[in-house]
Amino acid sequence: MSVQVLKEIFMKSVEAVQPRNLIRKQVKVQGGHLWIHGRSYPLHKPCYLVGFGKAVLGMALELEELLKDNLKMGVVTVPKGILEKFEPRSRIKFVEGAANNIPDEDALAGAVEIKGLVEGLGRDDLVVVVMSGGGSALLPLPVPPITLKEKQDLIRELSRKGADILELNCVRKRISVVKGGGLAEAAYPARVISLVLSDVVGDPLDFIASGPTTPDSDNGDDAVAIINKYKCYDRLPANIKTALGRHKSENSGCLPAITDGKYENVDNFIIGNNLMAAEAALQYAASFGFQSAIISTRVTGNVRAISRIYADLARNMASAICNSSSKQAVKESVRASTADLQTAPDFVDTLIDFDFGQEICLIAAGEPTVVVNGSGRGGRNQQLALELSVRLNKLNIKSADISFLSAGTDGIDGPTDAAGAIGTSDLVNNSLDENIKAEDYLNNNDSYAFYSSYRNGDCLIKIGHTGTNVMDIHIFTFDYTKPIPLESLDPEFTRSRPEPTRNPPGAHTRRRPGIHPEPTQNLPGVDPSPPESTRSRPGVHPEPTRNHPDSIRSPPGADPSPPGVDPEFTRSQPSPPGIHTEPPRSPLGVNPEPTRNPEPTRAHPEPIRNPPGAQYVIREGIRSVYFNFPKSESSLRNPRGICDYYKLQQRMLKLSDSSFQQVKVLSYLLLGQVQDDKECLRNMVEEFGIGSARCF
Ligand SMILES: Nc1ncnc2c1ncn2[C@@H]1O[C@H](COP(=O)(O)OP(=O)(O)OP(=O)(O)O)[C@@H](O)[C@H]1O
Ligand SMILES: O=C(O)[C@H](O)CO
Repeated sequence: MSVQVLKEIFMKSVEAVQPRNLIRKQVKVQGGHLWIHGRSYPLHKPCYLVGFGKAVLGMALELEELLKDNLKMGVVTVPKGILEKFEPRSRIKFVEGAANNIPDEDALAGAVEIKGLVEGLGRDDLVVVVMSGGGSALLPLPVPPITLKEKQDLIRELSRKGADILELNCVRKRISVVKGGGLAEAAYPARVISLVLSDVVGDPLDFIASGPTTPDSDNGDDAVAIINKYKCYDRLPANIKTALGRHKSENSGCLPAITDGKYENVDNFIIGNNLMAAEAALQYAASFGFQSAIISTRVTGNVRAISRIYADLARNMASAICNSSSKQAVKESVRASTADLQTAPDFVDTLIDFDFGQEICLIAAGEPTVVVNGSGRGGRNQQLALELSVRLNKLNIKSADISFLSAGTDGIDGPTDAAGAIGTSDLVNNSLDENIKAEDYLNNNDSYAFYSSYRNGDCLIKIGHTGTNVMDIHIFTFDYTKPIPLESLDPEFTRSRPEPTRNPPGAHTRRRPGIHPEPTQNLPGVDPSPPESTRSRPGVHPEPTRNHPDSIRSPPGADPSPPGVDPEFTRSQPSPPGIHTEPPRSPLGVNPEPTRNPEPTRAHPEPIRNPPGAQYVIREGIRSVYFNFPKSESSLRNPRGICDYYKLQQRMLKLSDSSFQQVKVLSYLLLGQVQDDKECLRNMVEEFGIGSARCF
């Protein structure tokens, strides 16, 4: 699977939760009122805006545009480095802080300003609060006399020991002035409207950014239990122990008492979450022709456990394709092994209905954790991609191309400059060719260093801050349709093919694609002699995928061609356009029967005809790829059409990036002045030094 396609699917999910779009769709200013989800708030005097989080810059700017002069002033804390990229011109004061998601003095200064702004407002004032993931680090205000460093150390230690976000924020709320409802209390009696982009599984308002505008229900016991669980209590500074021991409702001089009345003036709205991102990825994958489904949007737990579950899923799917009679058993195993993922209701049934001989794309979303014992650099996404690759390698499912992208929608994975990484079933072996031992890096939590070297960093996803944050997205592509060698266009070979069959020797591809002739060690029950298949060509989506209201979707009327491809072109070509990855039917229109003996009979003089319409064949290793160009020049004049056409080719042909370059160059040449200059074509191919191309 091309790295590019996975990255594109991921980018679609990020795009779907861009804060500006979310605000534009859900918030309106009309008739002197601010409207949100059908509720209206009078704007009889200019309002205030405060915010904190990785995704609030876009939210704040969009609100400023909507509110115009109805906005008096604002203070918003954003991650360090983000302003350089977006360069906002605004009357809102943006404070950058919390590099690498660690609270710092700058974020602290921002938090003090935010608290100062909302304190002292009156009953007829309106404060709009925008918050998102990363808000906890960007709104640090430790309960005095706890120092920022003391708080930081505790949270960092809990995080390194594997505490999840609910646990971390439970503790944060107890030692912060503004978290756990503190901000709403400070703003009382002003009207507070909170617009929240959720980065916590299940969208619990009191945990997102540590819930500054929702009451904290913990009386302190939970926080202490969590600190004990990770064996951090004994070494805690006295300041923290004292704050933890104090009930929040006790007047500490800075922690406001919780009285329900103070929350009557507060309305919280979730304006975006990871389901929106996962659905966008799903739709885009379906538009590429993948059978697609959402596994879960509630993935939590340790990366090690998650990678085991995902590897089991791959193993079960491989068993299903190799032994179709065991679907029921496979269904039960998938159900049992994915139970901890809190799968979407129809996931297992839908998956089992898929044609495993066609490409499948599965999407998951959530936020696993990593126990960091090593001294390396990485993040949970890179760790997961690497760990799963190691597991897939051990499974040794040779007939499958499995790729897996794991990335944070905020664009930043742990203390690195990457959003995540891509793992594959052949990564371990490929990396050994580069003298890189994946397992060593994995064990040292050094996934970033691994991915930076492997393939010159091609499998790292580096996109910088995205301006949004709805946790992590996982995208699997399973392709059990791995092409098997085609020799039919070898000139020697074509000359000597026996006439009676008229079939290219590659006709054995009509056996069920992707099946390894021998059962792999770790796949019990795999039938070594795979069944015959009448399936359609790999990668072409034959039937619509089933629709499920919240989890399983293929877009209505989804076209297997990607958006932007000239419809005229796609209609006028066999599907996929202009591409043959398997031998075509014989020129006489006879559907070739499987050829058991691929050895050509050299004595026979009759050549096999070339695939109808094929102009070129590209050799990639032992594989031949038939290839031609769209007839309609108009489709190629449209830059978007060209771009999508190439992407489709790369995916359909399963070309390596370098061969894909070759295809591109050939196409440009064809379109340019040298259409008939075959020597030039050959030179180009030689220059690329990969396989060979042949003009028919
Ligand atoms: N070397 C490492 N290898 C793997 N994971 C690591 C490493 N160092 C830190 N991590 C993990 O990175 C995670 C922190 O990542 P990050 O800073 O992106 O936080 P986040 O949870 O996404 O932030 P927020 O929830 O506030 O948006 C923790 O789960 C931590 O265990
Ligand atoms: O900031 C935080 O607390 C986390 O990102 C969860 O919202």
